[in-house]
Amino acid sequence: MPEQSSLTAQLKPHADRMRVAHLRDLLSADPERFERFSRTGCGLLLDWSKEKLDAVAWESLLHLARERGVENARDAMLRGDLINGTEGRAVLHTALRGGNWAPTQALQEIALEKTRFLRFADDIRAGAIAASDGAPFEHVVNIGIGGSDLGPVMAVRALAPFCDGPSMHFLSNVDGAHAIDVLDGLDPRRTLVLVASKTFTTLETLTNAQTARAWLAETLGEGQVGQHLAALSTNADATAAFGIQSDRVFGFWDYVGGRYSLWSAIGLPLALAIGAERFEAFLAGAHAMDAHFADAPLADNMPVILALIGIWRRNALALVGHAVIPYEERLARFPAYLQQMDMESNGKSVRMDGSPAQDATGMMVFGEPGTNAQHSFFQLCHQGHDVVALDVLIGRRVVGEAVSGRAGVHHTHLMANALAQTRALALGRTLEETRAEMAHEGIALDEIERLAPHRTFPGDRPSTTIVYDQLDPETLGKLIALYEHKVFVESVLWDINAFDQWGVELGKQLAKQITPALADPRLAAAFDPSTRGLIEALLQKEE
Ligand SMILES: O=P(O)(O)OC[C@H]1O[C@](O)(CO)[C@@H](O)[C@@H]1O
Repeated sequence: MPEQSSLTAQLKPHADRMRVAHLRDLLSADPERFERFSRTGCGLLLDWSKEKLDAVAWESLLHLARERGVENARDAMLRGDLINGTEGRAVLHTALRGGNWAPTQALQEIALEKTRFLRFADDIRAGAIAASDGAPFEHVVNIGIGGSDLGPVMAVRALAPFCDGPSMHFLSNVDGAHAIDVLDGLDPRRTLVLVASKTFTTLETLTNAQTARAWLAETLGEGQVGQHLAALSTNADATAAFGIQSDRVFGFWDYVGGRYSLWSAIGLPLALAIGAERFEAFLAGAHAMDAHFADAPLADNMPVILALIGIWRRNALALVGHAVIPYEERLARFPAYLQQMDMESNGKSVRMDGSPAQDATGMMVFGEPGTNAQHSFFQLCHQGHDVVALDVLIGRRVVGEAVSGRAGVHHTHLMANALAQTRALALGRTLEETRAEMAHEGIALDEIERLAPHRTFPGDRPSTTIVYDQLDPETLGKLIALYEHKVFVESVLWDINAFDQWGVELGKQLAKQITPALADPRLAAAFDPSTRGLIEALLQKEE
């Protein structure tokens, strides 16, 4: 069978047509554009009317999704087929939040383990499981990295108004400064340490876990340490070897990828912070999005729509930058969380069969909350050489906003700024408009001529806006699941495996080879001249 042409080739006629169309004109030519390019579902509004495409281009994207088997791939994932081909694994993070698509055995083991870790969370919160001196725990330190850190960090911050359990602390970096900064000032007698690692082999986590263990033992004595430790892992042998009692080990399975594991025992820090009931609401939110993803027709299916926008940006417009801007301070770590989810999943260049990918894949995901981002990298977004596509997230309300009786004041500014930025990015301001505005301000003609080019905005820069009601556990679950499925659908269209991460292995291997050379510099002779030179520079004694 002849090979299908690439997405890029199939989209080219539409890309060519759109290249000469300015977003300003697309918006002014079609009063129905918002209705045409927005959908509500699952309590969210998705508006892509400021993406640089037209109805014909959109139809062709939907056609690609149908033609390339997005629905079959989705069903295969949900029912637990071994879609992670390079690791021979199923992908069942959706089963962690309910649903009856998955194999019964998986659903049963998930339910049992969830009961265990949620009971543990509530017992700690209630003081029924106490510290070695019998008093309640006041602090929890979660030690993990990547998928065993970013999700809990992000979610605990996002749901701050719902956090009424022990205070949460997160230790991830192997940099000893992180351990010092997190542990210093905490009382080991009041602190529970969670060691979170799917594999329980990760250098950073094991190094920090040993340090935290020693820190506990110094004050509590070796015999009491066990009561201050728990582990979240799929590797029961390694947690036992580390000395963690089996009733304090909360497991999950190889069908849960690290960056998709927040819904499993890896979510224990969140459950400790907000309690089992709210954690269930978080799972229910994600499940609602799963059900929408499973059932909604492609044209109304929000994760599919978001993925098609991603394909359009990457393969039709050849964009590389993808900024995620939550206008919600509590989502400050959401961009970093998505960064791993998206870039570790779709940062691949070979197809499922090992042949080179036909299309450019993956985008550089970054972001900060608005309005702060406006005062840092938005200059480049508005006037820089390269176009960055934006996802803007904003709630209708902020949970608990009432600072000194000024409820609503902050939020009105927040909403106005979010809308102003995407409007400015799309419409821009022409040279003529700039000149006219400067003249109106009474600026002298020669100054206008000198400064107008600097004050002109090209516009034509795409964005998608996601509106939710308020950032509660259910909404957070929906937002995360929305992006998880978006990333998956993109991977289906690119024919890459979103669920492995071989690209992180080489650096880990080389670090193991370099470590001995930092103790014995003679071993550096084996390395390239650059690495050798840097080893010598790092080992230099202070002048
Ligand atoms: O949970 P673990 O096994 O310690 O792994 C941590 C992280 O390391 C990675 O394997 C990449 O380095 C991620 O995929 C994972 O989330």
